[in-house]
Amino acid sequence: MRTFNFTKMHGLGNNYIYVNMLEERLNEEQLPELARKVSNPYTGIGSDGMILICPSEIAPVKMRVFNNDGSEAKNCGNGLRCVAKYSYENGIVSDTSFEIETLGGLVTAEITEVDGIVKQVLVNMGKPRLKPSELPLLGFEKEVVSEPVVFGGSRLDMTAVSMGNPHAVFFIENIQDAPLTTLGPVIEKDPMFPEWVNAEFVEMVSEKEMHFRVWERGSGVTQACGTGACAAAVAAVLNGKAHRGDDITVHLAGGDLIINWTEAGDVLMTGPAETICTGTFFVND
Ligand SMILES: N[C@@H](CCC[C@H](N)C(=O)O)C(=O)O
Repeated sequence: MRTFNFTKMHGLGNNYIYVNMLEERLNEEQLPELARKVSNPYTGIGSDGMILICPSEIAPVKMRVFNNDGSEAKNCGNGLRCVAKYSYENGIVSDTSFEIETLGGLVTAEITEVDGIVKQVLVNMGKPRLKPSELPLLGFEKEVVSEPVVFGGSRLDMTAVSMGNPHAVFFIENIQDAPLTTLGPVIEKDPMFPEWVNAEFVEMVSEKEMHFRVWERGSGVTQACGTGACAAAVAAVLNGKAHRGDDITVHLAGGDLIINWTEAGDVLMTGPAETICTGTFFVND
């Protein structure tokens, strides 16, 4: 029987099975199925998906992300903080600041450690991409900021942001009313998003604070989404609800992230990363 070693980690409750591809060999064609298998809470380990920590030719390490439905995503904010923690604590990197390659581009991570244990990670996520073609999003030519769109019979004002992966952000009055499980899956697979989309609902508390809930593409409701929190902060600035250069506290179901869309144009994300357990997975074919 085939086996491989894994580490389960989470960023604010957004949990993935991490596999060190510098030590393990997994068959490329079987990755989507493996992601579904490990994620299954009854017959697998249980997770929001699977993340591979891979060798890179352009950075010390590369991250590949699979959602729990087996689809591959180009970026994952909570995953990046966990990959940074794993890489530092397992000697893949020795500097406290280093680059990570993603399918959505290169990012820089800066870790804060205490006695060799990484507590916080600041990731420079790069510049948000706002052209509809960059999500991709059909039917719009220019950037989409508070455009009225009908989903499942409900009219919502949508702001579209790519952080390497696609996000549709909606501002609502009360986060308790976020139509996560009703409209989330409808928005996710609307034909205007040929590669589907992550849907985020946001209640502004002040210009520097927001509540946030997410329906993730390929995984459904999760406790947190780092790229989604970045997209929400960018959307708040684009809608005149927050300011460039300010730290914005994003309250997610699993805890807080600090996001700053700097004057220079990059989006900075700061938050924790935690290890849950390690183990050996038995692949039952
Ligand atoms: N949880 C992630 C995002 C994971 C990928 C996403 N579901 C997608 O398909 O784009 C995060 O923390 O950013």
